[in-house]
Amino acid sequence: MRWGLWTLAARAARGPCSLCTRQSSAAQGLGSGATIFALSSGQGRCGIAVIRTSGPSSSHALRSLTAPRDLPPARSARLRLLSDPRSGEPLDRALVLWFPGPHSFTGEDCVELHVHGGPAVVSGVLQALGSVPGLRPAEAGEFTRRAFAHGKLNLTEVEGLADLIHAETEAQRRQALRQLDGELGQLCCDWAETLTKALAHVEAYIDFGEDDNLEEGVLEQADSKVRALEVALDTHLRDARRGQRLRSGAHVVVTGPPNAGKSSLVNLLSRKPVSIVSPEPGTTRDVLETPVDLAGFPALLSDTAGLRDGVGPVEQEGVRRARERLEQADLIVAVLDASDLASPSSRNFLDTVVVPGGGQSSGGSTQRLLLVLNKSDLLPPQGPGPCPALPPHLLLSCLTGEGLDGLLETLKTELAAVCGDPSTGPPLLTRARHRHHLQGCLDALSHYKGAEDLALAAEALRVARRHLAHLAGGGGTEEILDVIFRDFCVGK
Ligand SMILES: Nc1nc2c(ncn2[C@@H]2O[C@H](COP(=O)(O)OP(=O)(O)OP(=O)(O)O)[C@@H](O)[C@H]2O)c(=O)[nH]1
Ligand SMILES: [K+]
Ligand SMILES: [Mg+2]
Repeated sequence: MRWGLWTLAARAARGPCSLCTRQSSAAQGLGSGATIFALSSGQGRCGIAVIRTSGPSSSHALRSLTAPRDLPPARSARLRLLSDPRSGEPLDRALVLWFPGPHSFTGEDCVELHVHGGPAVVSGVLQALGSVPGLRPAEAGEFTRRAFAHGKLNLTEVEGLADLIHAETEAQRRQALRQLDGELGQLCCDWAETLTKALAHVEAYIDFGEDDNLEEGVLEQADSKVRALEVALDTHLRDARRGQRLRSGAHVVVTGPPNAGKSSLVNLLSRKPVSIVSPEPGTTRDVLETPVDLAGFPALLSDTAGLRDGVGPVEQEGVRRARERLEQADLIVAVLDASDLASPSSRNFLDTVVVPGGGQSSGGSTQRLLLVLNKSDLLPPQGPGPCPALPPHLLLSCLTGEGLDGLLETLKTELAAVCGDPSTGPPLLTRARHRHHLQGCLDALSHYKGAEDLALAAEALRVARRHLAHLAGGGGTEEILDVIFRDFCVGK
C-alpha cells in the first residue's frame, strides 16, 4: 500500500488548522466570570440608545430590571418596563433582547436594552445595572475582546471591525467590511493549509525515506507547493502599500509657483477655510495639512508655500518645507495660473517639477502628478493660447468652480490607483503588522529552499506557518492585542 496525500496531510496537521482553531477563553485569561455592561450607541441626546451586557449574569440582570417578568424568547425583541431593582422606580419602557451564548456577538450570554436616548434614562439604566451583583462597567473594546477570546472573530476580523468603526470614507468602509468578512483571514488559512501539506510531505520523507510505501516525488510536490506560495506572498507584498494608504489616507500635496491659487484649491477641496488666501505672493509659508474625503477616498491634503528662489529667510524656509513635503507625496497636484503660463516662475516650475515629475520620490517609488491650470476664468474664450510642451492638464477656476467636477473625477481615478479599489481584487494588507508576518513567512520559505538537511527544511516550514498563525491572531502576544483593542471605544 502507498501512502496517499490525504493520509500524509492528516499526519502532519495533527488536528485542525491552527488559524481556524480560534482562541479559547482560557488562553486569553478571561476566566474572571465578570459580566460587563456599557452604552454601545453614541453619547448624547438621541432617539434610541443601546445598552449591552455580556457575561454569565446577563440573564439575572435582565430579570432584575424587568421583574417579575421571565426572560423573553432568544433573539426576539420584546417591550418591557425597566425599573431600578433597588427602589422599584420605573426607568423607561424599552425594547429588550436576550442572546443566550454561544450564539451572540461575544459568544457569552448577552442582553441588549434599546432605551429612549435621553441622558437621564441612559444614566439611570446604567446605574441600575451597576447595582446588580456580578456586573461592572466594560472597558474600551472589551466586548470585541471577548468575541475574539471565544473564537467569534479572528484578529484580522477584529482589525476590520475597528477600521469599520473608524471608516470616514466610502472606500475605507468597503475595505474594512471585506476584512471584517474574513477574506484576509481566509486567505491566511488557505496559505497555512498549503504549508501544512508541504510539511506533511517533508515529514513523511524524514520518517520513511526511500521506503516503497511512500508515494513517489513527495519532496518535489512539497517544493512546488512552496514555490507557488512564494509567488502568492510576493504578489501580496508588492501591493505598493495600497491597503495601508487606504486605511490611513493618501498624501496629496498641492504645489506650484506663488499665487497660482494653491490655497484657494485646498480650501475648495476641503470645503473649509484651511489656508489664508490673498493676492500677495508668498502668503502660505508653513505646510498646512488637513484630512479630507476626496471623491470617496481618504486623503491628507497639504497646502505648501509657492516655489520660488531669491526670497527672505522665512519664505525660504517655507519653500524648503514645501520641497520636503513634495518628496513624501503619493499624489502631487501641481497648480499653475492659466493666464500666466509664460512667466519665468511658471516656466521654471514646469521645467523643474512638472516635466521631470510624475517621477521619483526619495524612496524610489513612482509619484503620480496631476497638472491643474487654475484661473481659467481669466482666459480668453479661445483657451490658454500657444504654450509649447504642456503636459496633459485640467482647466479649473477656483473662483467660479468651473472644472471642479472634472477635477474630482480625475482625483478619484488617481486615488484609486494610489489606494487600490477595495471592492475588487484580492484583499489588501491594511497594516504594517500584516506585511511583517507575510515577509517573515517569505523569509522562512527561502530558508526552506536553502536548507541543507530535511530537519532544517521542516523547521523552516513550521516557522513560516507560525507567521501566518500570528497574522490571524493565533498565539498573538498580549501586547499586540492591547494595541489593537485600544482602537476601540467603550461599548464595542
Ligand atoms: N480670477 C481668479 N482668481 C483666483 C482664482 N483662484 C485664486 N485666485 C486669486 O489668486 C490670488 C492668490 O490665491 P492663493 O490661493 O492665495 O494662491 P497661492 O498659490 O496659495 O499663493 P501663495 O500661498 O502666496 O503661494 C488670490 O487673490 C485669489 O483670490 C481663480 O480661479 N480665478
Ligand atoms: K497668495
Ligand atoms: Mg497659499
